[in-house]
Amino acid sequence: MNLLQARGIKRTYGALQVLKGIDIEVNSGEVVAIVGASGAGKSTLLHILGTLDRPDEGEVFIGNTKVSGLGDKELAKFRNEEIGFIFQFHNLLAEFTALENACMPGYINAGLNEKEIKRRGEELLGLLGLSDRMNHLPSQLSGGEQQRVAVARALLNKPAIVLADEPSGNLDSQNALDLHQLFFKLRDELGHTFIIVTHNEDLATMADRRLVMQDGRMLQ
Ligand SMILES: Nc1ncnc2c1ncn2[C@@H]1O[C@H](COP(=O)(O)OP(=O)(O)OP(=O)(O)O)[C@@H](O)[C@H]1O
Repeated sequence: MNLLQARGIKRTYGALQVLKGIDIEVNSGEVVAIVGASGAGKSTLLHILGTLDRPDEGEVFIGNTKVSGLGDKELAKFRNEEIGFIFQFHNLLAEFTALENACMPGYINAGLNEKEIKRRGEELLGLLGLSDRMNHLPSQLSGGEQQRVAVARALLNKPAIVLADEPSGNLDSQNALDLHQLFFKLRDELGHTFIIVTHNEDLATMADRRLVMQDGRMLQ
């Protein structure tokens, strides 16, 4: 089933045309990797797909929603509930525990009560191998553990799609491999859909599809 569809995406910064007409379709349950040289426009595209930025031209559909048709308030709600983000730097809040960090998106989701939020947070952290780290602060966790908390946070609202920008860019090779395997486990066990921008060729090779961007265009 077609979950995300973007057509004719163009984005210019000043005189620089960063995206020159991108088309992309992602099916539900797919893990898609986007690779390409630095400056090719990968992060810019991911931000547009994630509704963090608007294209100059083109349309993005997620599920049945045309995201350009949403106003700012509706868009913020849609983004919180339907899109999970994982970045290179996890941005966990230092004064909150792993569980509290993982639960954070739940507290701005009107459809969830406190008990359900906590239940989901504990379940996800358990699935990610962090059962015995739930009450630790980020500073008491390893880099790989911190990134897994960020993954739990991204999944808390059961988003339709998870977008990751260099998720393992800050991890050593073993932690990177563990994280990559987790993405596939989350797809297999929970049915999640991922679009992952990466320079890691091992991850790109493991993905269902490896899309290559070059100079603002998708090569295949
Ligand atoms: N907000 C902005 N204002 C001006 N230029 C920008 C902005 N964001 C990105 N760019 C430029 O757009 C181009 C593409 O950037 P982008 O971050 O999308 O590339 P990338 O393929 O993700 O690169 P990398 O692999 O290094 O992260 C670069 O030349 C960058 O300098």
